[in-house]
Amino acid sequence: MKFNEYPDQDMLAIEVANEIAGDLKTHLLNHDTVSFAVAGGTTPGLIFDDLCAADIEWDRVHVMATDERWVPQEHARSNAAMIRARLLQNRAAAAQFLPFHVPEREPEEVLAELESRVVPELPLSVLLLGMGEDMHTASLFPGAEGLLEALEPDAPALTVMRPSSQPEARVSLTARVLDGAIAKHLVIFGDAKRRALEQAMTLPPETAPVQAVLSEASVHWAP
Ligand SMILES: O=C1O[C@H](COP(=O)(O)O)[C@@H](O)[C@H](O)[C@H]1O
Repeated sequence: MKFNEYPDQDMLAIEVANEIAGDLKTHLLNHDTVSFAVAGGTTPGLIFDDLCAADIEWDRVHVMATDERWVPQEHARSNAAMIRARLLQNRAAAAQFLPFHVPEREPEEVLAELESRVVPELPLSVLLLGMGEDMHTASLFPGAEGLLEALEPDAPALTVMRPSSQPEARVSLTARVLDGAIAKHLVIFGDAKRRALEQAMTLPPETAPVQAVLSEASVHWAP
């Protein structure tokens, strides 16, 4: 794991957007398409604002969320809504997006269908992860039912999580899919998350799920 520290969030966003644009372009030199999995939540928005203007062949980029909250795409908590509003803009509007939420269905009912769309995109070419102060990443939450299975090396690519701390069900890429990404970035803001990450490195993945996906990752931190 390589730790990169920036003076502020804007500087971090510029640098990480540049790095990711480089990762995507490099992959496209030798492949027809590139798979790009991105965190939801609040952290990646600033990076997306810069990245969406990058001069990349976006029509060859396949974007998916690392995880989705099981709410309609027009809902304020939808990760897809944030990704559409902040990343799939400008030049990046040409990218292909794989949404996870299916209206009026339970996640378990459509999991196999969703997974069949994710598997051809593996291994992920580029991954941008976030992390909560509780050391969850994607929707791999400490203590959630099904977490241990989602951390297994032979787990399916996608899983349903129903963390008791969260107001909705989730679908999430599993640890082996996240950890298997070719280029991997974790972005965290603020002292509390920095401390949480330091603590995570001393804990088992079932307590600190982020720990399971950080091999050879670049971690980017700003206050
Ligand atoms: O619920 C989620 O949380 C994490 C962290 O979110 P943030 O708002 O603290 O950046 C996020 O990475 C994940 O995709 C999201 O579903």
